[in-house]
Amino acid sequence: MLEVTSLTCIRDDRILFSDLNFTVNSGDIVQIEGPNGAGKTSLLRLLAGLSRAEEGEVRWQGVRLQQQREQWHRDLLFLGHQPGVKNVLSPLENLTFYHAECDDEQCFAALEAVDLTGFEEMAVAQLSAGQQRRVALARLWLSQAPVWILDEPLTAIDVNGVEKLMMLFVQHAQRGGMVILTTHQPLPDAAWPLRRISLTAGERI
Ligand SMILES: Nc1ncnc2c1ncn2[C@@H]1O[C@H](COP(=O)(O)OP(=O)(O)OP(=O)(O)O)[C@@H](O)[C@H]1O
Repeated sequence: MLEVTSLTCIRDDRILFSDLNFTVNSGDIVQIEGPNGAGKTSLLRLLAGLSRAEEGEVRWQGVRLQQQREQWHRDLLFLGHQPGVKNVLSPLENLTFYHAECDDEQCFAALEAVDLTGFEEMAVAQLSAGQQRRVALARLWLSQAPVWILDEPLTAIDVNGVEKLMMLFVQHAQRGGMVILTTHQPLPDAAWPLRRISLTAGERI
């Protein structure tokens, strides 16, 4: 269980959110929603342990993130706003870099799942924006981490790609994983309840 207690985030003299409380359980798919600048990315970064809150805390399995960094990094897959892949490497080399535990066959299968068959060995820099995003998303097919925190994973992804991803999120939830994501796109109906957490525009202090 991921537990958020009394979380307050202030950026640039603005309270983005304060006294935020929620829990994310095994099997949950949670969408963080809100207008541009509401603090969605800031919240995801706090949940991932990449930044510190002004007040409040985030606990994973009852323990504060700061007290179990190694375990948390094993249990978390965080995909940020940018594709986060290495441009000079190929899709295959990127997956091998991030998932040394996986063999070539598994990496090829993950690239096939995101429709990158035929592009496996081309430099990422030469791929389209959506294809670059797909290289990052292929990591979801290889990851054993129970917690996926995904900042706008659907950006630049076409309709078929979005449906495939939703199916993968549902499978992950069915296996007991959890998915926390942001997106400005309306999500297609998935055969799984989607929870929404709304952030509103913050106030200036
Ligand atoms: N490190 C920082 N220093 C100063 N201001 C910051 C920092 N990080 C975020 N902000 C500000 O906090 C606000 C919220 O940013 P954030 O990226 O969390 O919003 P968002 O809801 O993800 O927006 P979008 O929908 O546009 O992606 C913005 O006004 C941003 O300028």
